[in-house]
Amino acid sequence: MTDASLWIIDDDESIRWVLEKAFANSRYRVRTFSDSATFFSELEQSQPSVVMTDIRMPGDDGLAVLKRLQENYPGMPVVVMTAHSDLDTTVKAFQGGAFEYLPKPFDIDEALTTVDRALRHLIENKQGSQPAKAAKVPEIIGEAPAMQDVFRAIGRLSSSSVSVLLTGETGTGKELIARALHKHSPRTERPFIALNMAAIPGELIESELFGHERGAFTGADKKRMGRFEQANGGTLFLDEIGDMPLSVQTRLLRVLAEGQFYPVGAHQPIEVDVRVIAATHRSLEALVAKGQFRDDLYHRLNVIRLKLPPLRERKNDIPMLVEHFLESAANELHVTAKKLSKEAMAALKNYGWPGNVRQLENTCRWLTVMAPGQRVGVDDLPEDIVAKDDTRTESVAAINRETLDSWLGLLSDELAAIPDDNTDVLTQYQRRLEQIALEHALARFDGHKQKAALWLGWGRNTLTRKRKNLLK
Ligand SMILES: Nc1ncnc2c1ncn2[C@@H]1O[C@H](COP(=O)(O)OP(=O)(O)OP(=O)(O)O)[C@@H](O)[C@H]1O
Repeated sequence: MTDASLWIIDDDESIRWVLEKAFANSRYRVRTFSDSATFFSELEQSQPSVVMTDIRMPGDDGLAVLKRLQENYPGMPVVVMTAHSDLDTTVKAFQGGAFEYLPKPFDIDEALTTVDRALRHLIENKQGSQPAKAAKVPEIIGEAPAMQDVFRAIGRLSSSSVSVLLTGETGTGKELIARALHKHSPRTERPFIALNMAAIPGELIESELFGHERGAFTGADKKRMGRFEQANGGTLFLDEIGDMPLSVQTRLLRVLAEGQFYPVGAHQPIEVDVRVIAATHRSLEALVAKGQFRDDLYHRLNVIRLKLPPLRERKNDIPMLVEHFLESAANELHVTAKKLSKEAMAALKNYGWPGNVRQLENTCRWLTVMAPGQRVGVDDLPEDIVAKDDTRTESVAAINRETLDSWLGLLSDELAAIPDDNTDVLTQYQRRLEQIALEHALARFDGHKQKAALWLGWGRNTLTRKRKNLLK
């Protein structure tokens, strides 16, 4: 979609300025308005794809804008921005039909992804009225073995409706894979609905998922259909499932078991047939151990588990991804795609990509707009990517340290959750550690036991014995 437009209403000039800058190298044509009156008069001439509005403004406030848009342009997604503490306004904004609520101060990436989601939602809704065949999953790139495993799994699962749990760091493509699973499933003609638990205030998740009756709680002045019902016959993608409040987990479990639920305040159950695909970047096992995630729900969701590797573990995919993203950014902007010099490509491969594929995609957009020539050299790359030569190794080391720290952090969280009366902690962990190391070593050396034993620091007999004990 090359002609997406975003209109922003905010009386605060600095916010308008920041947002204009933030969206400058995105796919959106941005217009800003300091009040709703000018916005509405322009709206008679042409309509934007997505609207972002502040709540507190002189004249018509954001909620009034929302109401008027809902009445006159019901499909237009509206992102409402307001101060975080204002729960009341949040509830009202959602009930008024806001697509999303962006608590101020928000970071720019959050604003970008929210507007992207709003646009996607718009496209999906449009597709809802046409045959859903048009649902487009962008090309998924990945030659790394771990990605090939994921592709194979999509193929294998294509005739089934089992639950899938996608794990992986932020930006590794979990939503993309969820869409692909849906597209290649018998449900492809039915809706795909995505919901991010981390993006919705906890109090609103229940009504968002299950809907509510009119008058179900203060402020519920309209009946509202939940995402479960919207996804009926299709797929519901629950992103950041680890952030789902326990009370909602209980309800979700019941829907999965019984295939029906009661909207908030309703007396009649609604029957649904929904495939759930969940995603998380946190360790659900650790959350279960800490009592923050229901064990039974975990097992229900964890039927098939697909792990998306971080980009730094599949560096050889970087050139293909770069070419793909430079190409699509160029198409969006109607310019010729740029090419990277060998050195620039090497620098990109050398970088740790904490934001994974999403960060690489944004970098390619940035380069398309900002790099002066057709051929992008090392000097044209954003500064944080090209650490100067002497610090580059340091930055890679820092990333490894970060991964190790976060791994040790998770381990220590997990340990903290083990009750005092346990007497066998080390044995259990040692066993698991050895299991993982052994599986890894055998895979690494294609099952060659001598090499695996040497690498692990075990004798061959020890390896054979451990293999018998640990891997059966
Ligand atoms: N293998 C891939 N090939 C092409 N594009 C990809 C690939 N993986 C991710 N992307 C792109 O990167 C961006 C981020 O992917 P996505 O939103 O699916 O990540 P995510 O893991 O769901 O992130 P988060 O955990 O932050 O929600 C998207 O624009 C997606 O299209």
